[in-house]
Amino acid sequence: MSQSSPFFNRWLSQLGPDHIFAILTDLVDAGAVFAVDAAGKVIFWSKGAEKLFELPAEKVLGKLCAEALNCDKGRDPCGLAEHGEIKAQMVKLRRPGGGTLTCYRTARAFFDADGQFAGALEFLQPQASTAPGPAAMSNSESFHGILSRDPTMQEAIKIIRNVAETEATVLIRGESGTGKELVANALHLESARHNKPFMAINCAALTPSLLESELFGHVKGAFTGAVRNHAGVFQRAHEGTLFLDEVAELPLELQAKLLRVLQEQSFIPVGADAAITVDVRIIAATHRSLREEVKAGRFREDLMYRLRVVPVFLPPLRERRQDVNLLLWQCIQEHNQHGPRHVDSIAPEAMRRLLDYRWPGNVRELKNVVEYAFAVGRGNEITLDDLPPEFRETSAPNSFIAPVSKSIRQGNEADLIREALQAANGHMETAARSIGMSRATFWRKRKKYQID
Ligand SMILES: Nc1ncnc2c1ncn2[C@@H]1O[C@H](COP(=O)(O)OP(=O)(O)OP(=O)(O)O)[C@@H](O)[C@H]1O
Repeated sequence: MSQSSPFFNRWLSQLGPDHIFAILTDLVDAGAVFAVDAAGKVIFWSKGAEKLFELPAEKVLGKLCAEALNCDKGRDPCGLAEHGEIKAQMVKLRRPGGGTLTCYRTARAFFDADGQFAGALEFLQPQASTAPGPAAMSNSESFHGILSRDPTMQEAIKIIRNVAETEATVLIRGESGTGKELVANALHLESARHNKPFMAINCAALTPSLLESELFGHVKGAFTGAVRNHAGVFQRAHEGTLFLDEVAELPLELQAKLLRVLQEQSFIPVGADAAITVDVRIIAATHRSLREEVKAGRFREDLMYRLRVVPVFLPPLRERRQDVNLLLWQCIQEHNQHGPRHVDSIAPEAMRRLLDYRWPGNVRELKNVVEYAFAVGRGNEITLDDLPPEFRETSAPNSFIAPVSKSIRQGNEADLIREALQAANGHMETAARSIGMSRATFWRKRKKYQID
């Protein structure tokens, strides 16, 4: 919600909202701002729009938006009335003087008291300015390589910055590929231990005996094959940071040993008879809820409290769609810099699929998809054909967030919203996403059908 002082309304009425609106849109010089009425006819056309489209207002005002803008594939209906909100959608527009213009489209629809489409405000930004160079992104939006515009991620980054200076144990929770290791590394780099070792170990990747030996080390002759002394990650991370990934998978007997290190800063390597003292900061991560693991008897409660002194949550990529665009362009720029192919646009249909995808493998999967597109495709545009098969199949209900069907009748739609809310335990954002609606549309429809 925007903030304003109590004088804002008085100021607005003195100067006139139309005057303020025109000034405001002129300030967004690099992009086009325009408004359409309930019939889709253009009723406002900013100076930026005149410049960008090389079209004076008198040639556009009163015309249907799709006709005035010469949208590709005749985007009709453009989906705005249905979704209520469109964020950073890539569109190609044909300029009247020739040539195409790739823009990012951000739009918000308005609805009357009966829920009928009452017009919309749109902002079109030329592609070049939305796909900033790596330097621009690293300054403003990257924190030790973590890129995000999402408020929950920003909150996580804020916590990391604040706790980095302390010795507090941090527990990062997030699905696979959401950047848990990246965040752990950022914490280490921000801490006073930054010039000491950062060691990482995945507790789910090894058998219990190998894991014990990797964590705590072993002495020569401790078991068959132990031909020499081996220092574990705890010893190698001395004075630095140890990242324990998938800590919920740690076998119970090793949980006891870990607890001892956390309490006493010492442990006994496998087969040894003397304890080694270390100074290690622990950062742990899990994709599971440790509370649930404790309830199920698989995880020690005392260890959970030791580990989750500062909990940090990383949301999955499907819940931070604005990051998809940001991360895609970051990856594309990396490939542009290091390979022979140069990509400067993503075809609208490909972009739509990328934004609609559920990303079960999160950022790791997104990086792989860009790598695939660079390897398979040709030319300077990523098209639908350059994406892996799961993006090209239309019948992949589990991979895509279902778009709202136009044929949903009023009664069914109310049921759909009710069920989605129930399944999401009343969480609006999750419920809206699960049926492919924006939060605004979901809220409006919920009000319309009077669903509590
Ligand atoms: N916000 C982000 N910005 C840039 N790159 C990211 C971001 N999040 C993740 N990545 C990249 O995605 C890949 C996976 O990240 P990472 O290994 O940190 O995830 P993870 O949650 O630890 O996964 P897992 O639990 O499977 O080990 C890495 O290449 C990482 O650099």
